[in-house]
Amino acid sequence: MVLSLLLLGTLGSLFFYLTIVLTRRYYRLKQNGATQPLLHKLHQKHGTLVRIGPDTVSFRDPAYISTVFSPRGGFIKADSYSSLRAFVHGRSVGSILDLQDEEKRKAIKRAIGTVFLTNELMQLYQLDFMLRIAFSEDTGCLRQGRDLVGLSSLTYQRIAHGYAWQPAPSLERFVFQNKLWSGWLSRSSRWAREGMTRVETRRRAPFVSSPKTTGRRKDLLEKYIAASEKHPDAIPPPTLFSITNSTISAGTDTTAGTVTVILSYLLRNPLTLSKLLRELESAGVGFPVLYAATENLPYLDAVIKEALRLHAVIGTTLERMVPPQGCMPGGVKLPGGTVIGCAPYVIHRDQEIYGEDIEDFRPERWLGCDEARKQTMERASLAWSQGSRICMGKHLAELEMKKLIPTLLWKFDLSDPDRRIVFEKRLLEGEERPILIMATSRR
Ligand code: HEM
Repeated sequence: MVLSLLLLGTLGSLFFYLTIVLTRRYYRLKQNGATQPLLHKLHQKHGTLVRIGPDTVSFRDPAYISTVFSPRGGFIKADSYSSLRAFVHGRSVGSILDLQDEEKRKAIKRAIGTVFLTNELMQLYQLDFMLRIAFSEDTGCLRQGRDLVGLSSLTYQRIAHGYAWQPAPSLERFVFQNKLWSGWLSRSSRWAREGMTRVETRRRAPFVSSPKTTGRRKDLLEKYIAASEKHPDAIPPPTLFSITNSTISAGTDTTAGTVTVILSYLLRNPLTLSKLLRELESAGVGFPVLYAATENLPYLDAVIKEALRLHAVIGTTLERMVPPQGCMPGGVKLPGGTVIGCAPYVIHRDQEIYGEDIEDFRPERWLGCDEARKQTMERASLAWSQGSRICMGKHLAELEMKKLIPTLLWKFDLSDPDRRIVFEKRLLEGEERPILIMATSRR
């Protein structure tokens, strides 16, 4: 009896899931692979509020961003984030990104302390790659030209899984995070197993700082383990396994993708490229590039902001749950429990905020405008999200980009007529994304 019920439940779930996936595929295909442009069109047609699910609303009102994303507004992360969770020993475990419980998230943040602060990472930065920063591993992926540790594909699978199931979080939990079968099998997701292996290996062979480093320099894994030992309530072992790998997931494709996007825009906009090169030259930026020299360069800042406006890394809607007392975006009463979200793709293309030429890559829009307009644009930007759930790695990512971009421009000639960009349609974002840029080495 129990078995037949289980079987029936599983078949029902599969059927339901297939329906959702096929419907999403249909709309993606209809929109030439893109869900976000479709949402953008819906907003253009119906205004600032569009109902996109039985209890889900997408908004495009910049004035409402501070309400929904405010640390004190009570809008917790929506259930849809739960499809990003890891499964450890048969238990569903949140990382940081998907945690709904604000107190737990704050406790983790307090426990890992200054791990993501630029100052802490300045010395570590020269190690260059996330794997080195996180695990002190010199895997040589770049030299070999492939992902030798498989983390990149694992990250892609995790995000693809999260996006695909975002509209049906309860179903996802029922199928993939169900204690009935997964708990009984004491299963752990591949994602969590990777984290466990890293933690266990490190415990067997504790971290030894290299002869070149000072004694206090530690990698992220070392800091996570120490934080977990010191604050076992905030970071119990399953959470430790989960956040270990999610650091790589949050920090790799995001920054790498943004740098590639920036380079491709520079290639296609020679005027922007020459302005940037002039700025770098007059700031005396040489090689190796020092962060101190590039930290406050207005044009470089504007180039990064403009690239993130057009290609925000998060290709989906940032969803939050309306608190019990309800809310009134644009005068419409939404009851507590409704999912309300704003998509970076949509808000970043609002002509009233960013001007009529929203599809053009024009870093100048961030410069030379009056302060009030600049603030409106900044407040509408969701590239790093806002409020208490703002990207924890923002400073690290900015630091990386502000060293890497000038370095690449110093090493390679992007104005070469033989330059090439290869684009690939990324299903996750539903957008074309540059994946390969070829330029001539000049040094
Ligand atoms: C260009 C690079 C990056 C961009 C554009 C970016 C963007 C974002 C955005 C939009 C969010 C919020 C997502 C949401 O609420 O759904 C986020 C969260 C997060 N990011 Fe980043 N990110 C970048 C790089 C990094 C790096 C390098 C790290 C760490 C090594 C990192 C760690 C995190 C973490 C831990 C969160 C979750 C914060 C929380 O929920 O409290 N990110 N990021």
